[in-house]
Amino acid sequence: MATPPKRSCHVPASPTLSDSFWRKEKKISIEGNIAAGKSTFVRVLQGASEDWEVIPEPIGKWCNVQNESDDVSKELSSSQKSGGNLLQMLYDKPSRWSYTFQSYACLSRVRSQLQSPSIKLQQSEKPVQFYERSVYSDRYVFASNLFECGDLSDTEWSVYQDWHTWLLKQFTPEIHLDAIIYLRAQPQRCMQRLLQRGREEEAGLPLEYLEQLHFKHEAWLHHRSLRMDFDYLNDLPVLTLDVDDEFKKDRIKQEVLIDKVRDFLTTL
Ligand SMILES: Nc1ncnc2c1ncn2[C@@H]1O[C@H](COP(=O)(O)OP(=O)(O)OP(=O)(O)O)[C@@H](O)[C@H]1O
Ligand SMILES: Nc1nc(=O)c2ncn([C@H]3C[C@H](O)[C@@H](CO)O3)c2[nH]1
Repeated sequence: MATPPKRSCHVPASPTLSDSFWRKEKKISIEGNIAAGKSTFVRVLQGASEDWEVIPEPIGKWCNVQNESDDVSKELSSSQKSGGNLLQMLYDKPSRWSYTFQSYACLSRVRSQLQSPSIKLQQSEKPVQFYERSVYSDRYVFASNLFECGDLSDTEWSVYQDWHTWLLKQFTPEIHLDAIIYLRAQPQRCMQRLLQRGREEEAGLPLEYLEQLHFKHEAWLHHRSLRMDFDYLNDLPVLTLDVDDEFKKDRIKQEVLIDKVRDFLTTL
């Protein structure tokens, strides 16, 4: 008996947007270690062009998980609705919360990677959406590191990888990136910035954790030696920007970085 054709489960991000918009729009992920300066850098990008839109990392959702969708929750007060601070729970007890955190982080990233562009971007000639991290760093940097540290069990890591591959394949090509910008900073520099920023949840993070994440970013984006389940990622263009230097208050250094991004975009 002939095998019936596979039914496509994918849902277009926005059926009302024209094909030509999706063809010309570029999706770029900004990757880098904790406190390397991604949010700072995307703020600079946001102000640099009308054609550029930034999708921030949904950290607010992780620090204040909400029970919004079930019927019972309508009757609850806002404190009862709170599902807690998952980032804090992860850092306090990684062996208990890593799987939950990675599942939720990935779900919220899929949602933001599928987000429709603003009206302004839809009218742009050269639209670009920049994402703060991606569903790929979720797996190949963070989850993979937690598995190597023993905070995800063999079973949790297998289950995570199985649904991650399956889920992302349902959203091909909408979720595909066109390129990555890697903000490269030494772990010691990231630690210095992390301490200076003073986010409460991160207070006890050791330098060793930042070193492990640095090693993962380097293998993925510098040496390009990671084996990945998504073939297209192996050939994805990567722009590496050294961000060890102070650029936050230096307009000239910011312009240099923006020019590098503009040049990179012309090659895509
Ligand atoms: N180039 C820079 N020079 C000096 N300070 C910087 C620079 N980049 C970022 N900072 C400072 O370092 C701290 C961390 O930066 P930021 O929040 O942008 O990091 P991030 O990469 O977005 O962090 P996370 O991984 O947690 O999302 C902030 O206090 C920021 O002001
Ligand atoms: N475990 C883990 N998996 C992720 O996918 C992930 N993405 C971000 N983070 C942590 C880093 C910062 O503390 C904080 C803000 O970036 O959240 C993550 N942690």
